[in-house]
Amino acid sequence: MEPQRNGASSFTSAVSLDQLGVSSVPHRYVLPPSQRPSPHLPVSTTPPIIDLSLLSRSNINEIRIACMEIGCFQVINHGIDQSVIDEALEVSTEFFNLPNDEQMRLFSEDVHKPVRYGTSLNQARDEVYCWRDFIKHYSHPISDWIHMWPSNPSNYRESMGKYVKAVQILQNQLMEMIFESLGLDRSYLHEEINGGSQTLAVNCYPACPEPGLTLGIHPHSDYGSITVLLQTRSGLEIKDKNNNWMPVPFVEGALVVQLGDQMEVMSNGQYKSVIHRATVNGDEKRFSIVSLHSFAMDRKMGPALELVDEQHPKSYKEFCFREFLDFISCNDIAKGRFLDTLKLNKP
Ligand SMILES: O=C(O)CCC(=O)C(=O)O
Ligand SMILES: [Fe+2]
Repeated sequence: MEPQRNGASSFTSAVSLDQLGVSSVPHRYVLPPSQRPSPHLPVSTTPPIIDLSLLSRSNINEIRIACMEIGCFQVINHGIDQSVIDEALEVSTEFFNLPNDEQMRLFSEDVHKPVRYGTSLNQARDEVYCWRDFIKHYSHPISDWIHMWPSNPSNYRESMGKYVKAVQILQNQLMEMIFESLGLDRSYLHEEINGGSQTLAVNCYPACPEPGLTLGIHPHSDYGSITVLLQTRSGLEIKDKNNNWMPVPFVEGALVVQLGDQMEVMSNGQYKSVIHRATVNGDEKRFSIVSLHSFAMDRKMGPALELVDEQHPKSYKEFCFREFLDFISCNDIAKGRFLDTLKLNKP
Protein backbone atom coordinates (compact mmCIF):
# COMPACT_ATOMS: atom_id res chain seq x y z
CA MET A 1 0.00 0.00 0.00
CA GLU A 2 1.21 3.51 -0.66
CA PRO A 3 2.29 5.97 2.00
CA GLN A 4 -0.75 7.55 3.58
CA ARG A 5 -1.22 11.12 4.62
CA ASN A 6 -1.39 12.28 8.20
CA GLY A 7 -4.40 10.87 9.92
CA ALA A 8 -4.84 8.16 7.32
CA SER A 9 -3.31 5.53 9.56
CA SER A 10 -6.54 5.74 11.52
CA PHE A 11 -8.38 5.61 8.20
CA THR A 12 -11.93 4.39 8.31
CA SER A 13 -14.19 4.44 5.32
CA ALA A 14 -17.78 5.64 5.52
CA VAL A 15 -18.87 2.09 4.70
CA SER A 16 -16.92 0.64 7.62
CA LEU A 17 -18.28 3.32 9.98
CA ASP A 18 -21.74 2.24 8.90
CA GLN A 19 -20.84 -1.41 9.53
CA LEU A 20 -19.61 -0.45 13.01
CA GLY A 21 -23.03 1.07 13.62
CA VAL A 22 -21.79 4.50 14.76
CA SER A 23 -24.57 6.63 16.20
CA SER A 24 -23.02 10.00 15.37
CA VAL A 25 -20.75 11.17 12.58
CA PRO A 26 -17.10 11.62 13.59
CA HIS A 27 -15.95 15.23 13.83
CA ARG A 28 -13.95 15.09 10.59
CA TYR A 29 -17.16 14.64 8.61
CA VAL A 30 -18.99 17.57 10.19
CA LEU A 31 -19.34 20.55 7.86
CA PRO A 32 -19.52 24.19 8.95
CA PRO A 33 -23.21 25.18 9.23
CA SER A 34 -23.17 27.26 6.04
CA GLN A 35 -22.11 24.23 3.97
CA ARG A 36 -24.58 21.73 5.43
CA PRO A 37 -27.56 20.57 3.40
CA SER A 38 -30.54 22.71 4.24
CA PRO A 39 -34.20 21.76 4.14
CA HIS A 40 -35.41 22.50 0.62
CA LEU A 41 -37.57 25.38 -0.29
CA PRO A 42 -40.54 24.21 -2.33
CA VAL A 43 -39.12 23.60 -5.80
CA SER A 44 -40.67 25.42 -8.68
CA THR A 45 -38.82 23.43 -11.30
CA THR A 46 -36.72 20.31 -11.77
CA PRO A 47 -34.51 19.19 -14.67
CA PRO A 48 -36.65 18.18 -17.67
CA ILE A 49 -37.16 14.52 -18.56
CA ILE A 50 -36.39 13.88 -22.20
CA ASP A 51 -37.83 10.81 -23.92
CA LEU A 52 -35.10 9.64 -26.29
CA SER A 53 -37.53 7.45 -28.23
CA LEU A 54 -39.26 10.60 -29.43
CA LEU A 55 -36.47 12.45 -31.16
CA SER A 56 -37.96 15.68 -32.33
CA ARG A 57 -37.25 19.36 -32.76
CA SER A 58 -39.01 20.14 -29.50
CA ASN A 59 -36.74 17.65 -27.71
CA ILE A 60 -33.70 19.43 -29.05
CA ASN A 61 -35.14 22.75 -27.89
CA GLU A 62 -35.81 21.36 -24.44
CA ILE A 63 -32.22 20.13 -24.29
CA ARG A 64 -30.97 23.54 -25.38
CA ILE A 65 -32.89 25.35 -22.65
CA ALA A 66 -31.84 22.86 -19.97
CA CYS A 67 -28.18 23.11 -21.03
CA MET A 68 -28.26 26.90 -21.04
CA GLU A 69 -30.10 27.35 -17.78
CA ILE A 70 -28.96 24.52 -15.51
CA GLY A 71 -26.63 22.17 -17.39
CA CYS A 72 -28.66 19.09 -16.50
CA PHE A 73 -31.55 16.96 -17.73
CA GLN A 74 -32.79 13.38 -17.33
CA VAL A 75 -33.36 10.86 -20.11
CA ILE A 76 -35.82 7.97 -20.35
CA ASN A 77 -36.11 5.32 -23.06
CA HIS A 78 -32.35 5.70 -23.41
CA GLY A 79 -31.82 2.24 -24.88
CA ILE A 80 -29.92 0.64 -21.96
CA ASP A 81 -31.63 -2.57 -20.88
CA GLN A 82 -32.88 -2.69 -17.33
CA SER A 83 -31.10 -6.06 -16.91
CA VAL A 84 -27.75 -4.39 -17.74
CA ILE A 85 -28.46 -1.68 -15.16
CA ASP A 86 -29.56 -4.21 -12.54
CA GLU A 87 -26.42 -6.31 -13.00
CA ALA A 88 -24.16 -3.26 -12.74
CA LEU A 89 -25.90 -2.31 -9.49
CA GLU A 90 -25.64 -5.86 -8.17
CA VAL A 91 -21.86 -6.04 -8.61
CA SER A 92 -21.54 -2.54 -7.11
CA THR A 93 -23.47 -3.68 -4.05
CA GLU A 94 -21.33 -6.81 -3.78
CA PHE A 95 -18.11 -4.83 -4.10
CA PHE A 96 -19.02 -2.54 -1.21
CA ASN A 97 -20.16 -5.51 0.89
CA LEU A 98 -16.69 -7.07 0.69
CA PRO A 99 -14.47 -6.87 3.77
CA ASN A 100 -12.77 -3.46 3.87
CA ASP A 101 -9.32 -5.07 3.48
CA GLU A 102 -10.33 -6.34 0.08
CA GLN A 103 -11.37 -2.87 -1.09
CA MET A 104 -8.25 -1.33 0.41
CA ARG A 105 -6.10 -3.38 -1.96
CA LEU A 106 -7.09 -0.81 -4.57
CA PHE A 107 -6.84 2.22 -2.27
CA SER A 108 -4.98 5.20 -3.65
CA GLU A 109 -5.09 8.95 -3.33
CA ASP A 110 -3.25 9.42 -6.60
CA VAL A 111 -5.80 10.89 -9.01
CA HIS A 112 -3.67 9.78 -11.98
CA LYS A 113 -4.17 6.09 -11.15
CA PRO A 114 -6.41 4.39 -13.73
CA VAL A 115 -8.11 2.27 -11.06
CA ARG A 116 -8.53 3.24 -7.44
CA TYR A 117 -10.71 2.82 -4.42
CA GLY A 118 -11.08 5.80 -2.17
CA THR A 119 -12.99 7.98 0.16
CA SER A 120 -13.41 11.70 0.17
CA LEU A 121 -9.86 12.12 1.46
CA ASN A 122 -8.32 12.98 -1.88
CA GLN A 123 -10.97 15.55 -2.65
CA ALA A 124 -10.91 17.29 0.67
CA ARG A 125 -7.47 18.62 1.37
CA ASP A 126 -8.90 20.64 4.23
CA GLU A 127 -9.59 17.32 5.96
CA VAL A 128 -13.36 17.62 5.98
CA TYR A 129 -14.43 14.23 4.76
CA CYS A 130 -17.62 13.27 3.08
CA TRP A 131 -19.82 10.25 3.63
CA ARG A 132 -18.87 8.33 0.52
CA ASP A 133 -16.60 5.54 -0.66
CA PHE A 134 -15.96 4.94 -4.31
CA ILE A 135 -14.24 2.85 -6.88
CA LYS A 136 -13.11 4.73 -9.98
CA HIS A 137 -11.71 3.25 -13.15
CA TYR A 138 -10.81 4.24 -16.67
CA SER A 139 -13.17 2.44 -18.97
CA HIS A 140 -12.72 3.30 -22.64
CA PRO A 141 -11.45 1.66 -24.73
CA ILE A 142 -12.50 -1.18 -22.49
CA SER A 143 -9.83 -3.61 -23.74
CA ASP A 144 -7.08 -1.32 -22.39
CA TRP A 145 -8.39 -1.16 -18.86
CA ILE A 146 -10.74 -4.01 -17.97
CA HIS A 147 -7.93 -6.27 -16.71
CA MET A 148 -7.19 -3.68 -13.99
CA TRP A 149 -10.77 -3.41 -12.69
CA PRO A 150 -11.75 -5.17 -9.47
CA SER A 151 -11.70 -8.94 -9.86
CA ASN A 152 -13.85 -9.44 -6.79
CA PRO A 153 -16.81 -10.03 -7.08
CA SER A 154 -15.87 -12.41 -9.86
CA ASN A 155 -18.50 -11.11 -12.27
CA TYR A 156 -17.64 -7.42 -11.69
CA ARG A 157 -15.77 -7.02 -14.97
CA GLU A 158 -18.34 -8.77 -17.08
CA SER A 159 -21.38 -7.01 -15.63
CA MET A 160 -19.81 -3.57 -15.37
CA GLY A 161 -18.32 -4.04 -18.83
CA LYS A 162 -21.79 -4.40 -20.35
CA TYR A 163 -22.95 -1.22 -18.65
CA VAL A 164 -19.85 0.74 -19.63
CA LYS A 165 -20.22 -0.21 -23.30
CA ALA A 166 -23.91 0.67 -23.33
CA VAL A 167 -23.29 4.10 -21.77
CA GLN A 168 -20.52 4.78 -24.27
CA ILE A 169 -23.05 4.29 -27.09
CA LEU A 170 -25.57 6.50 -25.31
CA GLN A 171 -23.04 9.28 -24.79
CA ASN A 172 -22.34 9.40 -28.53
CA GLN A 173 -26.03 9.87 -29.16
CA LEU A 174 -26.34 12.51 -26.46
CA MET A 175 -23.34 14.44 -27.75
CA GLU A 176 -24.90 14.52 -31.23
CA MET A 177 -28.10 15.94 -29.79
CA ILE A 178 -26.26 18.51 -27.71
CA PHE A 179 -24.18 19.63 -30.70
CA GLU A 180 -27.33 19.91 -32.77
CA SER A 181 -28.90 22.01 -30.03
CA LEU A 182 -25.88 24.35 -30.25
CA GLY A 183 -26.40 24.71 -34.00
CA LEU A 184 -23.29 22.64 -34.74
CA ASP A 185 -23.09 19.63 -37.01
CA ARG A 186 -24.29 16.46 -35.26
CA SER A 187 -21.03 14.78 -36.18
CA TYR A 188 -18.91 17.64 -34.76
CA LEU A 189 -15.60 16.23 -33.40
CA HIS A 190 -16.93 12.73 -33.93
CA GLU A 191 -13.48 11.09 -33.94
CA GLU A 192 -12.39 12.83 -30.73
CA ILE A 193 -15.58 11.81 -29.01
CA ASN A 194 -15.31 8.18 -30.06
CA GLY A 195 -11.66 8.06 -29.12
CA GLY A 196 -12.13 10.05 -25.92
CA SER A 197 -11.88 8.81 -22.38
CA GLN A 198 -14.54 7.40 -20.12
CA THR A 199 -14.06 7.11 -16.37
CA LEU A 200 -16.54 5.20 -14.27
CA ALA A 201 -17.09 6.19 -10.64
CA VAL A 202 -19.17 3.83 -8.55
CA ASN A 203 -20.19 5.72 -5.43
CA CYS A 204 -21.54 4.17 -2.26
CA TYR A 205 -23.16 6.45 0.32
CA PRO A 206 -24.01 4.43 3.43
CA ALA A 207 -26.98 5.41 5.58
CA CYS A 208 -25.79 8.20 7.84
CA PRO A 209 -26.74 8.68 11.50
CA GLU A 210 -26.66 12.50 11.17
CA PRO A 211 -27.38 13.31 7.53
CA GLY A 212 -27.92 17.00 8.26
CA LEU A 213 -24.30 17.54 9.30
CA THR A 214 -22.43 16.18 6.33
CA LEU A 215 -22.55 15.53 2.60
CA GLY A 216 -21.94 12.52 0.39
CA ILE A 217 -19.89 14.54 -2.06
CA HIS A 218 -18.95 18.20 -1.81
CA PRO A 219 -20.03 20.76 -4.43
CA HIS A 220 -18.05 20.46 -7.66
CA SER A 221 -18.47 20.35 -11.40
CA ASP A 222 -17.28 17.45 -13.52
CA TYR A 223 -14.33 18.17 -15.82
CA GLY A 224 -15.52 16.33 -18.91
CA SER A 225 -17.98 16.96 -21.69
CA ILE A 226 -20.92 15.08 -20.24
CA THR A 227 -21.61 12.81 -17.29
CA VAL A 228 -24.26 10.10 -17.34
CA LEU A 229 -25.41 9.28 -13.82
CA LEU A 230 -27.48 6.40 -12.55
CA GLN A 231 -28.85 6.84 -9.02
CA THR A 232 -30.69 4.32 -6.85
CA ARG A 233 -32.60 6.95 -4.92
CA SER A 234 -32.64 10.72 -4.64
CA GLY A 235 -29.63 12.55 -3.19
CA LEU A 236 -28.13 14.42 -6.13
CA GLU A 237 -28.57 18.19 -5.98
CA ILE A 238 -27.63 20.83 -8.53
CA LYS A 239 -27.21 24.59 -8.33
CA ASP A 240 -30.02 26.26 -10.22
CA LYS A 241 -29.74 29.50 -12.13
CA ASN A 242 -30.56 31.49 -8.97
CA ASN A 243 -27.77 29.72 -7.10
CA ASN A 244 -30.17 27.65 -4.98
CA TRP A 245 -29.76 23.91 -4.47
CA MET A 246 -32.29 21.96 -6.51
CA PRO A 247 -32.79 18.22 -5.90
CA VAL A 248 -32.73 15.99 -8.98
CA PRO A 249 -35.67 13.68 -8.31
CA PHE A 250 -35.19 9.95 -8.56
CA VAL A 251 -37.12 8.79 -11.63
CA GLU A 252 -37.42 5.02 -12.11
CA GLY A 253 -35.50 3.96 -15.20
CA ALA A 254 -34.10 7.42 -15.94
CA LEU A 255 -30.46 8.48 -16.26
CA VAL A 256 -29.25 11.95 -15.33
CA VAL A 257 -27.16 13.85 -17.88
CA GLN A 258 -24.90 16.59 -16.52
CA LEU A 259 -22.73 18.94 -18.51
CA GLY A 260 -19.11 19.26 -17.46
CA ASP A 261 -16.40 21.89 -17.85
CA GLN A 262 -15.40 20.76 -21.36
CA MET A 263 -18.92 21.37 -22.62
CA GLU A 264 -19.07 24.85 -21.11
CA VAL A 265 -15.74 25.62 -22.79
CA MET A 266 -16.71 24.05 -26.13
CA SER A 267 -19.96 26.02 -26.20
CA ASN A 268 -17.97 29.19 -25.43
CA GLY A 269 -20.08 29.70 -22.31
CA GLN A 270 -23.52 29.21 -23.87
CA TYR A 271 -23.98 26.02 -21.87
CA LYS A 272 -23.37 25.58 -18.14
CA SER A 273 -21.12 23.10 -16.43
CA VAL A 274 -23.40 22.22 -13.54
CA ILE A 275 -22.27 22.51 -9.92
CA HIS A 276 -23.62 19.56 -7.99
CA ARG A 277 -23.33 17.69 -4.70
CA ALA A 278 -24.86 14.62 -3.07
CA THR A 279 -26.67 14.53 0.23
CA VAL A 280 -26.93 11.41 2.37
CA ASN A 281 -29.90 9.98 4.18
CA GLY A 282 -30.64 8.34 7.48
CA ASP A 283 -32.24 5.12 6.44
CA GLU A 284 -30.79 3.53 3.32
CA LYS A 285 -27.56 3.10 1.40
CA ARG A 286 -27.48 4.99 -1.90
CA PHE A 287 -25.45 4.09 -4.95
CA SER A 288 -24.64 6.11 -8.00
CA ILE A 289 -22.81 4.87 -11.07
CA VAL A 290 -21.29 7.85 -12.77
CA SER A 291 -19.84 7.71 -16.27
CA LEU A 292 -17.59 10.70 -16.96
CA HIS A 293 -16.83 11.31 -20.62
CA SER A 294 -14.13 13.56 -21.93
CA PHE A 295 -11.66 14.04 -24.72
CA ALA A 296 -8.51 11.93 -24.63
CA MET A 297 -6.04 12.64 -21.82
CA ASP A 298 -3.75 14.96 -23.79
CA ARG A 299 -6.17 16.24 -26.43
CA LYS A 300 -6.45 20.00 -25.93
CA MET A 301 -9.84 21.46 -26.64
CA GLY A 302 -11.32 24.94 -26.60
CA PRO A 303 -14.39 26.89 -27.71
CA ALA A 304 -15.88 25.73 -31.05
CA LEU A 305 -14.77 28.28 -33.66
CA GLU A 306 -18.32 28.30 -35.04
CA LEU A 307 -19.48 29.78 -31.72
CA VAL A 308 -16.90 32.56 -31.57
CA ASP A 309 -17.50 35.90 -33.30
CA GLU A 310 -17.29 39.61 -32.56
CA GLN A 311 -20.31 39.58 -30.28
CA HIS A 312 -19.16 36.35 -28.61
CA PRO A 313 -15.40 36.57 -28.18
CA LYS A 314 -13.51 33.47 -27.16
CA SER A 315 -14.06 33.23 -23.40
CA TYR A 316 -11.97 30.22 -22.36
CA LYS A 317 -8.45 28.90 -22.77
CA GLU A 318 -7.76 25.54 -24.37
CA PHE A 319 -7.14 22.70 -21.92
CA CYS A 320 -6.88 18.94 -21.68
CA PHE A 321 -7.98 16.29 -19.17
CA ARG A 322 -4.42 15.83 -17.83
CA GLU A 323 -4.26 19.51 -16.82
CA PHE A 324 -7.43 19.04 -14.81
CA LEU A 325 -5.95 16.01 -13.01
CA ASP A 326 -2.77 17.95 -12.25
CA PHE A 327 -4.91 20.77 -10.88
CA ILE A 328 -6.95 18.62 -8.52
CA SER A 329 -3.97 16.64 -7.35
CA CYS A 330 -2.42 19.76 -5.84
CA ASN A 331 -5.43 21.91 -4.99
CA ASP A 332 -8.25 21.69 -2.57
CA ILE A 333 -11.35 21.65 -4.75
CA ALA A 334 -13.18 23.49 -2.04
CA LYS A 335 -10.86 26.46 -2.60
CA GLY A 336 -11.24 26.94 -6.32
CA ARG A 337 -12.81 25.59 -9.42
CA PHE A 338 -10.67 24.44 -12.32
CA LEU A 339 -13.06 26.07 -14.79
CA ASP A 340 -12.35 29.49 -13.27
CA THR A 341 -8.68 29.15 -14.21
CA LEU A 342 -9.70 28.81 -17.88
CA LYS A 343 -11.84 31.94 -18.13
CA LEU A 344 -10.53 34.73 -20.35
CA ASN A 345 -11.76 38.31 -19.98
CA LYS A 346 -12.64 37.75 -16.34
CA PRO A 347 -14.79 40.64 -15.06
O1 LIG B 1 -23.71 10.46 -6.46
C1 LIG B 1 -24.06 11.49 -6.99
O2 LIG B 1 -25.25 11.79 -7.13
C2 LIG B 1 -23.03 12.47 -7.47
C3 LIG B 1 -21.69 11.85 -7.80
C4 LIG B 1 -20.76 12.79 -8.49
O3 LIG B 1 -21.02 13.95 -8.63
C5 LIG B 1 -19.47 12.31 -9.04
O4 LIG B 1 -19.11 11.14 -8.82
O5 LIG B 1 -18.80 13.11 -9.73
FE1 LIG C 1 -19.78 14.89 -10.13
